Amino acid sequence: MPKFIHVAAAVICNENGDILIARRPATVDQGGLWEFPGGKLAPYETARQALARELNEEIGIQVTSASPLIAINHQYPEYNVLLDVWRVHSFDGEAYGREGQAVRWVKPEDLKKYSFPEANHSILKAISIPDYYVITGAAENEEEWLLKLTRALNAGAELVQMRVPSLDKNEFLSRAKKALALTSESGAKLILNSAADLLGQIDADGIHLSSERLSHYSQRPIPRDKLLSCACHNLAQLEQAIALQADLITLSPVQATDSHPGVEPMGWQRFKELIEQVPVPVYALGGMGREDIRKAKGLGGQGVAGIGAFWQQVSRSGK
Ligand SMILES: Nc1nc2c([nH]c(=O)n2[C@@H]2O[C@H](COP(=O)(O)OP(=O)(O)OP(=O)(O)O)[C@@H](O)[C@H]2O)c(=O)[nH]1
Ligand SMILES: [Mg+2]
Repeated sequence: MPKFIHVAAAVICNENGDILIARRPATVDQGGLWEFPGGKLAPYETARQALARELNEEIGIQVTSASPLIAINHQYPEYNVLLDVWRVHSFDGEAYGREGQAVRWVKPEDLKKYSFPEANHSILKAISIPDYYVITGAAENEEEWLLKLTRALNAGAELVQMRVPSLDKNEFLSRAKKALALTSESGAKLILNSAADLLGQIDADGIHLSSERLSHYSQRPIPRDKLLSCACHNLAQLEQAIALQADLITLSPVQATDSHPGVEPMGWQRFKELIEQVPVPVYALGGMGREDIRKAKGLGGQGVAGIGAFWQQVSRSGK
């Protein structure tokens, strides 16, 4: 049996939104690579306790507020690691390399310039996406749909799933091009709810596979630098999404929702149990509002997804 280690690590943000990374000494395992500060749990310690101790020992700060970000199981040749990654929202003290290691505050978009251990791939993906995932909803026609999208972007949407099941492939592609112009201009990411091969015709940020489509693929259908979003409703689909190397997942229905009347919601407790071992950011979907973001994150989710508040009814005159 390979050795197993349980590690708590921290994504620490300062008031500018920069993130702290540290360089592992050349002489240790994974030496020379950058990492998120943290370390192994001592016996009888919870991950949260280990986080507080390690951050004090390694970078001299005292954590005052943190919530789980993602848990990653990863197999290295010599050992298996469970990385319990937390987001640290506030702390006391000034961070410095207390063990002599280099530390650096980095803009989230610059993290890709640094080399991290292999297991960190999912952490970097989780940091690059927001806590609210907007799914486009109903509109009378294309003009109104684009107006609603513009409003959602103006209201701060950063990740948008284009879902318009009524359009055929050509209509969808033509509208997606207009949507991409709008999302690119506002710095948001556009994910297309369509078959994966559409990315060959438009340079959107990723593809969302419905749970039905998800079952038809046996390997990841899009390149690694694009976002693969998957819809899941149960454990088997979560496993399938992980096998396809999904970058984000929507898990639904967490609460009762008007769009799927009569479908039994799983509830928050089941949501938590299902995502505990999922090494991919998971958004709660189904009856969600912005007020649920905190709850979802507190349970280890990435945030919430929905049509909801971002896709308000607007009249054609724009009022
Ligand atoms: N802290 C941290 N560990 C990581 C990251 N990514 C990653 O794969 N790991 C793995 O988790 C292990 C954590 O070990 P560590 O060296 O930080 O443990 P530690 O602070 O308790 O050090 P010690 O063994 O000297 O007491 C590393 O060997 C590495 O394999 C990361 O971003 N941060
Ligand atoms: Mg450490």
